[in-house]
Amino acid sequence: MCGIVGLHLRNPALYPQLGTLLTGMLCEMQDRGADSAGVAVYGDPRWSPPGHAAVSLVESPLTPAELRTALEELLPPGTPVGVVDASPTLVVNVPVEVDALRTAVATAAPGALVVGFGENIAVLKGVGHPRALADSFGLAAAQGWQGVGHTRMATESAVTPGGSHPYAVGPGQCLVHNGSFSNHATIRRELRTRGVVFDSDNDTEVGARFVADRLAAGLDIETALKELCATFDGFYTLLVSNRESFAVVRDAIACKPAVVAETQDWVAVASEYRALTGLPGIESASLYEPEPERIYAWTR
Ligand SMILES: NC(=O)CC[C@H](N)C(=O)O
Repeated sequence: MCGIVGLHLRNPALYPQLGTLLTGMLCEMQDRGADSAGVAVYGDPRWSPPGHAAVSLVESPLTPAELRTALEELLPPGTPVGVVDASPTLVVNVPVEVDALRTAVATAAPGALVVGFGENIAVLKGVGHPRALADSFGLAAAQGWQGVGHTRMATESAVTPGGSHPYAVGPGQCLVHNGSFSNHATIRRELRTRGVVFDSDNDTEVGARFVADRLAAGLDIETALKELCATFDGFYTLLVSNRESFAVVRDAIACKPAVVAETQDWVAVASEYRALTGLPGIESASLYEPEPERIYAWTR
């Protein structure tokens, strides 16, 4: 199984409720994947304040206080360093360029796994029950304009922090997946020959690295996902986002469930309708199942 949820808010009056709404959606999908869970939240002022780079990491060898001190020593004197404990993830935010912060984090905390980076994005993930993780992240208090979540029942790689979703391998990007790619080993080898580096054995990471590679080459999200459909075999419903866009696609057979709901105030995607029932105005939403291999994308 695995559960996917996503909420793209059109009405700024709802931004303060993003975390509450996303928590309800994620926890409703907990029986589809009780191994691990994760979210990407766009626009939360605690985790990723405006004008700051944010880097999310798991398996940090340093405590939050130690990490802050190590980063203060590496960055120019006086640079304000924020380290938020959203256990088991730490989110570092600093008003510098994203690449400068990634380099500093890699130096300060070698061995930590970076699970997301960019502006206005925090990626929180880990092993455990989705409800317990949502509580531990402090997800219900999150604000912002967009959130994506995943509950995992592992199929293709071990249950580890690095095997959990979302995969956020390009700046501000996030990808979650229900299904399994059958040719991921072949595509992984091809990407490796072009210098792409992987953090896990997971099939979904290959999809995320493929999309990040295509976006870095200048493709838009719709074209990148069309190329993914032409390249990957297997079963998938994918939800892919960045700061500006939010997109869903299913494979040609479309055996993995997905439902989209739209109102003037929001667009939501979930593996099952029951994850959407707590959304305000759901009773008058336009509801549909995404067609096979058709890309549905929404932009801010
Ligand atoms: N059950 C699923 O949909 C699993 C998704 C993906 N293949 C993984 O193992 O992470």
